[in-house]
Amino acid sequence: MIKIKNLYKIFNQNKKNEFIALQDINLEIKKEEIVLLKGISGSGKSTLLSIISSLQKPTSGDIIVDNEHIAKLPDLHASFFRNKKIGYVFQDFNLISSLNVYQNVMTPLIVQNLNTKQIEQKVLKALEIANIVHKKEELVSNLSGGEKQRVAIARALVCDANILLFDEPTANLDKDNSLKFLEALESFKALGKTVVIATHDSIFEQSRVISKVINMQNGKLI
Ligand SMILES: Nc1ncnc2c1ncn2[C@@H]1O[C@H](COP(=O)(O)OP(=O)(O)OP(=O)(O)O)[C@@H](O)[C@H]1O
Repeated sequence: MIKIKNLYKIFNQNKKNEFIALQDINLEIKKEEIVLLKGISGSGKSTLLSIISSLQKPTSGDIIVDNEHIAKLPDLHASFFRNKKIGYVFQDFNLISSLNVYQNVMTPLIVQNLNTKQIEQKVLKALEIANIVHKKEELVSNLSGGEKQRVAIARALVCDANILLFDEPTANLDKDNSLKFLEALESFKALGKTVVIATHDSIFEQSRVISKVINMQNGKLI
């Protein structure tokens, strides 16, 4: 469960260029819900996702993920929390193009104390779920946009995180690959994942698995 209470994010606070990106956000996302976070560009969706993932800290307010208060976690604890709980798929996928698919997917496992066999089992399982196992030895730079997204999904799944966050997952995809992403959502549902998708793509209206739509405007929920 993700609980957000009176959350604010103010950039450049008390400076001339102060900007309130998130304002008094109160929100609850239950376990296994698949939630759309909608709003035009600049409404604060990415900022909210990055705070949920503990990549950024809020200016004030509380955020509780599975009973853990993460707003003020020191950086090292925040990265352990992220590794264990959160799978984050960035809009531009953030893959390392000089590495192959397998190597990219195994990167989150490096900090875990696992042997080669355990790593292989986890990577292959994630590649299979994301439907990209057939490209495991290919360099990421040779993949199509849809394939890169599937690698990013596999990397998000490899630590078995229960919460998956997607930032504009269809922004770099054509129609066919966007529809394939809707199918992938059904498999996340079957796996019991909690999913938050920041988007302004109307294609998600076709999905049967969305349990809630949250609308944002100018940093506020509407
Ligand atoms: N580090 C920062 N410093 C100052 N302002 C920032 C910073 N990061 C984000 N902002 C501002 O906060 C607002 C919200 O940005 P955010 O990226 O969360 O929007 P978004 O809804 O995800 O937009 P998009 O759909 O274009 O990704 C924007 O006006 C942005 O310029």
